[in-house]
Amino acid sequence: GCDSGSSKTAAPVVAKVPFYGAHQAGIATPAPARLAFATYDLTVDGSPQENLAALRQLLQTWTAAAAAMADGKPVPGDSNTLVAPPADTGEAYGSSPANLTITFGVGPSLFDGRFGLASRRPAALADLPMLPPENLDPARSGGDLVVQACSDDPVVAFHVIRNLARLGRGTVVMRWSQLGFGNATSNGASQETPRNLLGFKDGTRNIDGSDAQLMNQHVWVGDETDQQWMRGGSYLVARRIAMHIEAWDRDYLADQQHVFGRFKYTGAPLTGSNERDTPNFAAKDASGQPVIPVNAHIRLAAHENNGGIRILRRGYSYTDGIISASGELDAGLFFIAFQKDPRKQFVTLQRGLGAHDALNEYIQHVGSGLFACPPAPSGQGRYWAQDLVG
Ligand SMILES: C=CC1=C(C)c2cc3[nH]c(cc4nc(cc5[nH]c(cc1n2)c(C)c5CCC(=O)O)C(CCC(=O)O)=C4C)c(C)c3C=C
Ligand SMILES: [Fe+2]
Repeated sequence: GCDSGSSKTAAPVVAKVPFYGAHQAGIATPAPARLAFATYDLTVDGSPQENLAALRQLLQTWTAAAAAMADGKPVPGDSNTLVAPPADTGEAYGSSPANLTITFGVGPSLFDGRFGLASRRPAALADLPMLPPENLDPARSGGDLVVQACSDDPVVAFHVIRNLARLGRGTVVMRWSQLGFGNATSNGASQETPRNLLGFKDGTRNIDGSDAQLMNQHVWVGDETDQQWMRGGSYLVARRIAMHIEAWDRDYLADQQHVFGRFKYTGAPLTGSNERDTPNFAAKDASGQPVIPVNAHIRLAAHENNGGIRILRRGYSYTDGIISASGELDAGLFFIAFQKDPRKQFVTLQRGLGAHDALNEYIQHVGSGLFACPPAPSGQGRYWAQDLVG
């Protein structure tokens, strides 16, 4: 992102995040306030050679459009005529990209027989195993392709997933989509930790995307991969996690704090007084009980208690009206995490959380996706996943 810098200079802020480079934007880059996320399925039904050619064509078209949008320009290729629809749908004309990032990935289903790519599937892109107590809706899960668009302007973010769907007509259909929102203050100069819809600071002990050493250790795929087209990429796990907001809102403050192992207002661990204090998992209270309960979310999720495992979390809050059967709010966390190997990282953490987390009384995983996000195209003329399909 780009900061306004000195308050004395009146130059307008053009908040652009570079599209080309070593890694895709939208992983290590600061998270803007809005998310538009969509997965797409290919609809091609030719031979593997024909289908692969159609996929290659789609990725070339999509990459050119995404690079333009990230640069604050409309979808290219307008014929400038009154007797055809404009190339761009128009709702983001004249808007700043507002830190727009567009992150692309491919799902396990792309490596079935349709494209002849079965031998190019990385071992880490294995379908996620069942992770009880999940209750996944197939209509909110999976997809051949994914696009994560993040921007501080919700119109700009939605504009991306809409225009990519439109450019892909005849080749792809949108499978499911998700809008998300976060605190407007978390990406600006103040860098406040955002809060989730349960009212707790969320991200305190997250991996800092600007810490290259931690990113290389936990997030970016390195030489260890069995598929070189993924070197410099990362694996995205998405989970739509519904929250039972009404039950939570009736729960006593002390219990809410025990569920996470943190104080609600300051975000400090129950063994500390400042948000960034390191939790002391060994500390006991006067009656000999652990101060951070054995089933507290941060105890179960902490790298200290998981053999050093860490993930980069980049989730957004969501709300979609009410659940008609119960009259409860349909709201929660659209959890997104990036990592080197989901089998070792997300799956290991979620197995432990699914079995023991005190938070399970108030949440349910209802949607899921796993995607391999390759490195970014290195420059103009290169396109997404070129080393896979090119
Ligand atoms: C499998 C990974 C995780 C899922 C799923 C998950 C769901 C989930 N988390 C919160 C709220 C908080 N999580 C916090 C910390 C935290 N969570 C995970 C992993 C998953 N969370 C990790 C690895 C960590 C860091 C643990 C540590 O090292 O201490 C926190 C505390 C603040 C922070 O560090 O970010 C909160 C709050 C919700 C509401 C939720 C599902 C709806
Ligand atoms: Fe968490």
